[in-house]
Amino acid sequence: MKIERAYTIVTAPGRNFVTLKIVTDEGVYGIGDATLNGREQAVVAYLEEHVIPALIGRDPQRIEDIWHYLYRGAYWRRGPVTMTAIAAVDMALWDIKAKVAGMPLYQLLGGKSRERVMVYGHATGKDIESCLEEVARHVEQGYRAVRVQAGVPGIASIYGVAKRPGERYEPADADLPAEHVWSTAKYLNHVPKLFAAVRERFGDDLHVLHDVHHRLTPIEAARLGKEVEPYHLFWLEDCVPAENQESFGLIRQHTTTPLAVGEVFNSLFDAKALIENQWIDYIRATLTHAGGITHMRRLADLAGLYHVRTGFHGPTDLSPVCLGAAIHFDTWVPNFGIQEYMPHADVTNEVFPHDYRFEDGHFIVGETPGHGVDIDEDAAAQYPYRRASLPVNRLEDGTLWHW
Ligand SMILES: O=C(O)C(=O)C[C@H](O)[C@H](O)CO
Ligand SMILES: [Mg+2]
Repeated sequence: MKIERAYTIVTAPGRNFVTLKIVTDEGVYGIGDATLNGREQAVVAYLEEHVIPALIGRDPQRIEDIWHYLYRGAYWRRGPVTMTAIAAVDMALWDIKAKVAGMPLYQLLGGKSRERVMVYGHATGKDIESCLEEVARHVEQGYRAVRVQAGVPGIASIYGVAKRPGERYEPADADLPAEHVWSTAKYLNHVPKLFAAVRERFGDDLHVLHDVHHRLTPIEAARLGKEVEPYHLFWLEDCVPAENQESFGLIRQHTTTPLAVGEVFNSLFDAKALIENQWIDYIRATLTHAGGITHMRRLADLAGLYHVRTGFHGPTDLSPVCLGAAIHFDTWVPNFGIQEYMPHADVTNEVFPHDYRFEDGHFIVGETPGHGVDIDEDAAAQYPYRRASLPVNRLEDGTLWHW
């Protein structure tokens, strides 16, 4: 079997997505997600110019060899653009291998470790009261775990909070980056009140999560972790930027609130010290940005040795192709923690038909050979790409801050 053709499909049903399709001389094809939010065309250029020409004629069954060819062969290892391109190839090749084997992907990985995959949904509101209403709506829909993000008095626009009630939150909402204003003091004073209200209304059983989105310093994160300890969060996510992995060592000394990090990671080496020192509890890297199934399998195995569980990133800016492959991975991986789930728009789901289904707060994996997600190329062609950028943050005095 040989790779005969490969090409990228850029489409914007609701938002931008990049898909790689690899076609073999035997007619079997596989698809992989190559979406890097706000930098989509960089990955397209990388694939078209440097990866696709080198794939033609290769045996698609040699996934491991192709992974190392692309990783070592680039010389410039790692980085989000390179690793997203490699991930798309890897996901498409696993799709092909599973189709050839006539098996759903999870079977090829080693079979089911669980019957269903627990997810967390997103509840957002401009204030505590409207946020609690959204939590209630999720509970009614069967969610066992909910991420809770509310507006903060005195901060006009904040990460994770939709513009209008019930609306989908989309941060990449402008041609060029929108500028937001951030106040750590106002945020830190408000968040413990939010979780006190959540526990007061919903009791102890609901799993609650929170995403700080990289905004604090280690000692501020330590304070927040301590102050929310009575509310038993499932996790506190991305409480500091993680380029400096040792920051988590400091936070860890101060709080028993579980810590999650990794959605911007693209390599096992971004997380190595975090895992080996047991500074974190959940690793959030995901297939599309961290080298695909081949690399994430290594990362998950390393994490398992240190009691760290998976909590894959699953925002709407990863396509249903990534989500579908992630559900197979989650169904298999022994040290599974939870899967993030932001439902895609109906138009997105029409372009990407899939066999996974959401039921009672969980995903149920499909049984179609492969990863179970396809792309309708005619439908995709109706939604042309439009540049969309993520925002930037400034402190109240104008200093550029982390978004
Ligand atoms: O889903 C999350 O936890 C996020 O933090 C979402 C990110 O802001 C988003 O993927 C950026 O593109
Ligand atoms: Mg996040």
